[in-house]
Amino acid sequence: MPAYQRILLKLSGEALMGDDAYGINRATIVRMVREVQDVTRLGCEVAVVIGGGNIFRGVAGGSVGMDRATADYMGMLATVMNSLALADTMRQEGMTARVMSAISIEQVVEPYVRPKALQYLEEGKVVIFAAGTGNPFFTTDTAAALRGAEIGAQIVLKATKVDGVYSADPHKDPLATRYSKISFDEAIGRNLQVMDATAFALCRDQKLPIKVFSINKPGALKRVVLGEDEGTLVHV
Ligand SMILES: Nc1ncnc2c1ncn2[C@@H]1O[C@H](COP(=O)(O)OP(=O)(O)O)[C@@H](O)[C@H]1O
Ligand SMILES: O=c1ccn([C@@H]2O[C@H](COP(=O)(O)OP(=O)(O)O)[C@@H](O)[C@H]2O)c(=O)[nH]1
Repeated sequence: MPAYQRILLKLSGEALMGDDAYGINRATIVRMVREVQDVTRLGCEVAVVIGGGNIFRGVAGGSVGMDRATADYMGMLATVMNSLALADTMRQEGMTARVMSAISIEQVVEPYVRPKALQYLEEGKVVIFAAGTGNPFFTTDTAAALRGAEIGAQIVLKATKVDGVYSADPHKDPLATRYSKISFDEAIGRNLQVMDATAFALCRDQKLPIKVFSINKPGALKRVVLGEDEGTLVHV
């Protein structure tokens, strides 16, 4: 029995690179999709927000000195590409996914319409929210918090490069220790950078818990959905 009936899964764009320098690594995206399929088989409704760092990193050199908002729109378009790749990989694996974009590019993907997204979820389809929030100066983590609240997800699952929230950035501080759970107030107060403060604040206000766990650990997503001890819970 899944511990959650409906989840919002935030997938790191950068994780899609696998060991490549940028772009989408085939084996990595297939592995991620199969992990999502495992939780849909438990009867859990899944909505996904994916980042764009893997593609944006490849063009970031060209964005130096660029207007911030313009660079952010490029980042949002990168998330659209990742969303299309993810949906197509899901199709190949026998799942049904729908991509909905926060910016209008109708010939490519349908626009985000909340009731339609809810309908897809009820039908057991995976909904992939593309283009973040549709606004510059935001992140896909904030898009995950926003869409998670909108669709009434019971939890936001942040699948990322680290296996939880640490007392400091574990990539920089070898002495950092991992929390098994931490309150929003503490995470924000300690300025922990694993998620941006806007995303934390939105989830705190909506009383929407977040679980941070490793995208690279096989079976971790399923363990999280089954309510097992995995990653870090950020709670009210
Ligand atoms: N206190 C912390 N606990 C865990 N990770 C942290 C912390 N502070 C900074 N980080 C960094 O945050 C990264 C995850 O956030 P982010 O770069 O937004 O990833 P994503 O690509 O999943 O959106 C981790 O790889 C880690 O290096
Ligand atoms: O609502 C949003 C979501 C994303 N972005 C842009 O899209 C990029 C890619 O998203 P993100 O960095 O969150 O992806 P990830 O770190 O997961 O790869 C961001 O850097 C922003 O430039 C944005 O402007 N508004």
